[in-house]
Amino acid sequence: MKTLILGAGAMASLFGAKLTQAGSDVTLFNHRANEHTRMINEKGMQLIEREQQPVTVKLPVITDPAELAGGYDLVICLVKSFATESVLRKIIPILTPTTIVLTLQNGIGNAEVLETFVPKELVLVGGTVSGAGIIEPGLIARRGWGKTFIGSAIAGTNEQKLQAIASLFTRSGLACEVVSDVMAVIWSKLLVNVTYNGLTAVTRLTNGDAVRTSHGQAIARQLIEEAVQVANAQGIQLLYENPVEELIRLGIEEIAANKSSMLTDVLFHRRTEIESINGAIVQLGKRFSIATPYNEMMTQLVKVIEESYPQSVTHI
Ligand SMILES: NC(=O)C1=CN([C@@H]2O[C@H](COP(=O)(O)OP(=O)(O)OC[C@H]3O[C@@H](n4cnc5c(N)ncnc54)[C@H](OP(=O)(O)O)[C@@H]3O)[C@@H](O)[C@H]2O)C=CC1
Ligand SMILES: CC(C)(CO)C(=O)C(=O)O
Repeated sequence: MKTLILGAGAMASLFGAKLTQAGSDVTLFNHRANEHTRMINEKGMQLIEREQQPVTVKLPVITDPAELAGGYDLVICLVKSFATESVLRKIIPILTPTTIVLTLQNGIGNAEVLETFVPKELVLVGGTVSGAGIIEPGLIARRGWGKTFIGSAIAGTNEQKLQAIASLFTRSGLACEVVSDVMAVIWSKLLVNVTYNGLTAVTRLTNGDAVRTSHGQAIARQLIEEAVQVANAQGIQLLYENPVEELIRLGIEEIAANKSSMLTDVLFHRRTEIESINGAIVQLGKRFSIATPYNEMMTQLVKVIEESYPQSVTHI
């Protein structure tokens, strides 16, 4: 399956490396050349998994859309949610009428952006509980081994393609399952991010450490309770029987070591996805008259941090 991955950050690099290792023809596309893309093109990508020695994986990163080969069967969108539109504008000319576009981004609203550029019948939606970070340019570490769930934007379509992608991902070491209810996937993943991303960005802790303290866990529980009420108000069937307990367990056991993508953004003084995560719960809460004080406070705290990077105090 000829695959183009949009972005060359932590997750695009992880998916690119794993799919390439399994023998797929994969290209990364980034909106600009940076140290990471230069290192990958010059020396290959170094991937560390489970504290092992780094393994080198060779795959190309293209930054000029005119250099893209075209003829891709699958495009995977792994830029931050606020960058989807600008990256799609660049690659839209090379899509064919059969190119499938899959979003594995966090937050809500990503599929809707894709659907403004690509026919809905070609859009797949997913969520991944795999995690990764860029340690230094050219070197990435895998830090989460949870499953990836994918489904079709139009329920009941693309069955064969979904199965082919899921089996490719699973063969590549990215365990993947096809689901029929994409809203369940999007919201179940959203809840993971609602729980951990803002909390870890504000406290500068790993996911596990953020909920190992009683105060951190108490905040996480409230964030989840509010988001579950908002999901219920929309009739969304979550993939959890007991969301609070399952999400806390996930953070302590499966994704404990991960420095969340939002913590990484804050550490690098970058824009975060807070608006499409905790901010989305606040907005939808208003629509359904559900009070979301913890999500509101979390959104505001992350915005304070984001808006004042130059003033942040780093020493006495
Ligand atoms: N990291 C993780 O563990 C996980 C992340 N996710 C989700 O995956 C998605 C990608 O996250 P992650 O890999 O961590 O993010 P990164 O910040 O590591 O990578 C983002 C990529 O998008 C590029 N980009 C940034 N701004 C723009 C723009 N305006 N136009 C086009 N491209 C742009 C960046 O390029 P450049 O750096 O050159 O600006 C970079 O290549 C997000 O939705 C995230 O929430 C999901 C699960 C786990
Ligand atoms: C890995 C995970 C699930 C939690 O850290 C994530 O989605 C993120 O960091 O954005």
